[in-house]
Amino acid sequence: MGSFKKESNRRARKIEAAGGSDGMQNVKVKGENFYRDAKKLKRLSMYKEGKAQRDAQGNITKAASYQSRDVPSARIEPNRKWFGNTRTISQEALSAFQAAMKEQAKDPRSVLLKRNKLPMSLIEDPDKKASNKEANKIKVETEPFAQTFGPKAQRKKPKLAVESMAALMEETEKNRTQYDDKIQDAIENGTAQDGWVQEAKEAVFSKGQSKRIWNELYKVIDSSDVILHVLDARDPLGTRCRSVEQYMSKECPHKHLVFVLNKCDLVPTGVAASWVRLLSKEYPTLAFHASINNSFGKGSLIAILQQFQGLHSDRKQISVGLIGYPNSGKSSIINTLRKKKVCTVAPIPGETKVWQYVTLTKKIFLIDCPGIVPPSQSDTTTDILLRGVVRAEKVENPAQYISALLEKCKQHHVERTYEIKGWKDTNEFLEMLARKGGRLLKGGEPDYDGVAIMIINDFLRGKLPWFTPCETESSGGDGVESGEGKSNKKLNRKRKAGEMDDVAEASASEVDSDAFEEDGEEEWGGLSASDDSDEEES
Ligand SMILES: Nc1nc2c(ncn2[C@@H]2O[C@H](COP(=O)(O)OP(=O)(O)OP(=O)(O)O)[C@@H](O)[C@H]2O)c(=O)[nH]1
Repeated sequence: MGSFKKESNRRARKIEAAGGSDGMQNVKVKGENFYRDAKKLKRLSMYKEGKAQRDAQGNITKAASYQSRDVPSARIEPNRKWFGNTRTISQEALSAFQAAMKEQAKDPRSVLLKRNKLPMSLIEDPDKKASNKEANKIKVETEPFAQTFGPKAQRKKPKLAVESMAALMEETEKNRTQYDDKIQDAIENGTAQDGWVQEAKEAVFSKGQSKRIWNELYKVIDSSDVILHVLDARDPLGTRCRSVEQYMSKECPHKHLVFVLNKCDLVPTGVAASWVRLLSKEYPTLAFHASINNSFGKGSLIAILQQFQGLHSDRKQISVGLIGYPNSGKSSIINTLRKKKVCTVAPIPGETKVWQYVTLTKKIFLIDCPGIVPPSQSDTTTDILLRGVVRAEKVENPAQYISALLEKCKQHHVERTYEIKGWKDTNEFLEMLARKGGRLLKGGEPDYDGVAIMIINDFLRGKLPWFTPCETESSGGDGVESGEGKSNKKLNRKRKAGEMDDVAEASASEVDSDAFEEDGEEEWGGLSASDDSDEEES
C-alpha cells in the first residue's frame, strides 16, 4: 500500500523551490493530465538528443539527430508468426513432390483431388516458366513502344509490290481470276486440295460451326465443373472435338473432362471395350447406351458424377455440361439419367438449339448443349455427312456419297438389311434397291436420290450396322474389311456365335436392343461396373 508521504514531500519541495506560498499556484497536483503521455515523452527525448549546431550566420553546420537524412541501419527480428499457415519443406522434398505430381497430373484417373487446391505453380515446369518470361522480356526489350509507334518510330515502311491504287486493283483482279480458275479446275478434275476448296463446299456442311452455336458451347463450358464429351461409339475419333479438349486443358484445366462412348449397343462389345481402353489413356471413359428403359452404364455415370460432387463438397451443387457432335445422343443421355423425357430427342441433327439446365439430383445439375462441329480443313463433305452432322435431305445429289458409305459397311450386312444381292457397282445397287422398294420416278426411272437418302438415314440411325475398328487393336487399321487384328478375330468369333446378328437386329429398332444389351452387360461388368442395383440406387 502506498502512502501519501512521498507526494506531500514532493509538494513541499516544489513550493519551497517556487519561493514559498506565492508559488502555490504553479505546483502541479496529481490528478488528470499530471503524468506526461507517450507523445510528449517522445518529443522531450528528441530535444534531449541535442539541437542542431549552427554557425554565426545561423546556418546548420551539424544537423540534430532528428533532422538527419541518413537512413538508419535497422534489423527486423524474424518472427515465426510470419509463416502462419505455410509449411517449409526441403528442396529435395519439393523436387520429389514436383516429379510425382507431374506423373499424376498426366493420368486423368489417378488424380481425383480438387484442382484449385493443388499448388499448381509448384507443379509447373520452372524451366519452362523461366523461358517464357525470358521470351516476353526479349520482346519488350527489342521492340520498345517508342521505337515501334509514334513520331520516333524506327520501323521500316512495308514494301508494297505496287506503286499506285490502280495497280493494286489490277493485281487483286488478276489474283481473283486465277483463284476462280483453280477452284473450277479442281471441281472438274476432282483434284481438290485442302485449304482452297473450302469455298466450293455447300453451305449446309457448315452446320454446327456457327458463332451462335460456339457461343452456346462456351457458355456451357464456363458454367460447368464437369464436362461429359459424348462420342459416337461407331466413330469415336471422328466425333471427337480435339480443339475443345485443347481449349479446356489450356484455359480451364481445373474442370474435369470425361468421355462418354454413347450408342454402344450399335457396335460389338469387343470393339467398344477396345475404344474404352484406348480413350481411357487420355481421359476417363465410360461406355453408355442411352435408353430410358434399357440403358447401359447409367449406374457408373451417376457414380462418377457423385464422386466429382464429393470433390466439390463445399459447393451447394455442381454443374455437368454435355458437349459433342450433333446427334451423338446428348439429350438422350440426360433423359436416360432422369428416367423420363426432359429434353427433346430426334434422329435429326440440330434438335437442341440452346443450352438448357436440368436438375439430376439436389446437388447435380446437367446442362444440354447444341451439337458442335470443330471446323477442320481435312474433313471432306463425305466425312461430315456420314458423321450425322447434316440432314441427308438437305445435301445436293446424295447418291454421290453412297460408295463411301458402302465401304464402311460389311457387304453381308447390307445384303441382309435390304435383302438384295449381287450388285456390281453403286449405281446398280441403288437401282436394285429402288426397284425393290418401288421407288421409281416418272417413266420408270429409279429414284436414285430418294433411295440414297433412305440408305444414309439407315446408316446414321443404326439400321445398317457399321463401326470403325480401334486402330491399336487391329493390324491393318484401315476399315472393317482390311482389319485382321485382334479385335477383328474377336469379332469373327462373336459373329460365329451369332452376336453380330444380334447387332443388326438390335440396331434395326432402338427399342429392340435387349439381346445385345444383355451381352454387353455381361462383358462390361469389370469395366464400367454397371449393374441393376446401381441403377436402382440412382
Ligand atoms: N441406338 C441408339 N440410339 C441412340 C442412343 N443415344 C441416342 N440415340 C439416338 O440418336 C438420335 C439423336 O439423339 P439426341 O439425344 O437427340 O442427340 P443430341 O446429341 O442431343 O443431338 P442434337 O440435338 O443435334 O445436339 C436419337 O434418334 C436417339 O434415339 C443410343 O445409345 N443407342
